[in-house]
Amino acid sequence: APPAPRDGDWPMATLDYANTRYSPLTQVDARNVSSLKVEFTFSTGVARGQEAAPIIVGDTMYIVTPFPNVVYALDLSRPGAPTKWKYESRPRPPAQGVACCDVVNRGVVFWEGRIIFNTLDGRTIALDANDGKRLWETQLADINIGETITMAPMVVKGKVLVGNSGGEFGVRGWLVALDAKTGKTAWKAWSTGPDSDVLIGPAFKPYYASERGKDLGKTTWPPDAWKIGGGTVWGWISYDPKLDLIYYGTGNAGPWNAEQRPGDNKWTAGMFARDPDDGQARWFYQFSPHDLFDYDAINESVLVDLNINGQLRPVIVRPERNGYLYVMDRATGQLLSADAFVPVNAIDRVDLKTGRPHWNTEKQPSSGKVTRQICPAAPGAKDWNPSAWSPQTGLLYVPHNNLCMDWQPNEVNYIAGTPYVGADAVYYAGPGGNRGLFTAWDPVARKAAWQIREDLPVWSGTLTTAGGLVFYGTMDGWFKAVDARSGKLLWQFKTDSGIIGQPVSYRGPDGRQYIAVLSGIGGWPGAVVVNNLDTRDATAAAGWGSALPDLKDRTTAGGTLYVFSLPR
Ligand SMILES: O=C(O)c1cc(C(=O)O)c2c(n1)C(=O)C(=O)c1cc(C(=O)O)[nH]c1-2
Repeated sequence: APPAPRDGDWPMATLDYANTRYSPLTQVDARNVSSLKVEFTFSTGVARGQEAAPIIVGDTMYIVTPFPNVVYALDLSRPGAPTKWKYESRPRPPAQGVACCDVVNRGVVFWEGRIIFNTLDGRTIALDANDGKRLWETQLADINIGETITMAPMVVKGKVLVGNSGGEFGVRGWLVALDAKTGKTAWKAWSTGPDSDVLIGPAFKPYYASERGKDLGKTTWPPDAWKIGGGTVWGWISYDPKLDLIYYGTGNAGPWNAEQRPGDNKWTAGMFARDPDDGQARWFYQFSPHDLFDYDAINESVLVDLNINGQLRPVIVRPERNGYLYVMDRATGQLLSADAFVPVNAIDRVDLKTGRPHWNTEKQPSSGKVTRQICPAAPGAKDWNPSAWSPQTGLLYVPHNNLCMDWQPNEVNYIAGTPYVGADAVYYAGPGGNRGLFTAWDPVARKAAWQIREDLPVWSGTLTTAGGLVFYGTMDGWFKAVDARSGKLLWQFKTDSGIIGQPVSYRGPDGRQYIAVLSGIGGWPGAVVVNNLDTRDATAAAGWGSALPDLKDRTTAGGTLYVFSLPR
């Protein structure tokens, strides 16, 4: 059974299986949001990137810290929300050395009285939500070959879905389903390799011809390159109960130097639809075949039904790292539209007949040569930080980047457990000079309804509410509420550090609406702050030095939960 939370709970990072992040609560609205005040705060005790969504079920809020992945249960029924219990998962310290992009964790999930989460050193743990006692623990990833886990698990039909990280370490991606009651593995689907490993069988019917054929996870690679080819599964999962399909994306092909892996490099940088019971693939679509620029395809798939050319269709709306916003039929994987939502020159266009993107030959990288002004940059038009969908406005609210880059591939050798990257990159602001954007996208009209220019890349998640509001944060610590229809700024509050977390809303035990967000700079761009990198090196943090020379002056490390409400 689905978690069946109360209306007003927030039981998983995505809120719901459709990944809407749309709170039905209406107490806080456009007229009164300007009087929002801090109700309470809580220090996570860890001054690293805070990416987790606070999870709320009944009287309790659950949060997980970055490494060392401590889970806190806060009692919302008492003033100041004191700690009810805490669980120290004690991940092995060397895990920090093989995490590509800070030591982050994107959240726990609540399922039938359990709190389930992943640790940086590759374990999935289930706790009793009442007392924090451990129920089971399963070791999944191996830090010795560069695997970590940062994603928030999702539970579908009693199975915990967990994927690995490590695409920059020559890891081979996978998604695992664990029995939520016992922690035992039910199935494992690799992202590369022979069909039997990828769980491709007779039910696999991709829409486009280039995704059909035997063992493409092997034959679209040089011999053995698929074994170290990336395609990690560190982002978001969706589930459609009617079609009974899960959807998730695969990370970039490795190494970044694409000359070392001629071919489409399946099944990286694309998305799978699978049967949650046995993991068998139903379809796949590759957003960035033969990925040239670290265009992981792990972003959120938002499941909505839209009226397209007079027909109500079950679609996926998906703002992709490669700069295109895709609308796809989620039953078949057919593309309905694909439009650039930032200035893009790496890919000229997406052919809706073949499904193939046309890589711009002028931006074709080659070893030892610098190719300049490639848009979007490797962190993409949009990274992992999730959008929100409002059924009231029919708009997708997308927090994202406006970055271009210079890129030079270099030959790289694989040594297990060490970085396997093979390109030097330098990022900088795209056209207009602003590094960030917040876009309200209309997927039917296929254009932006409104857009906010932000100086810094927008690396926080998004919340939208039935009160007609949209919330997001900035890397210099502002937490903002804007009007869902116009984008007009209605309220903002300066937190103690940069915000890269996921805002949520819930109804407290007292019946009032609350808005919660974790503040604490970090993640990939924030590494320049939390690791105190010298930004005179343009390639610091794999290219962020040049893009964020000012970030250390504009924010400092932190780790604080903020909870807001209207005055009593
Ligand atoms: O390929 C991978 O396995 C992998 C993992 C992660 C991660 O686990 O955080 C990131 C990325 N790639 C990545 O490409 C990326 O841009 C990124 C940003 C962040 C972050 O937390 O800010 N993580 C990751």
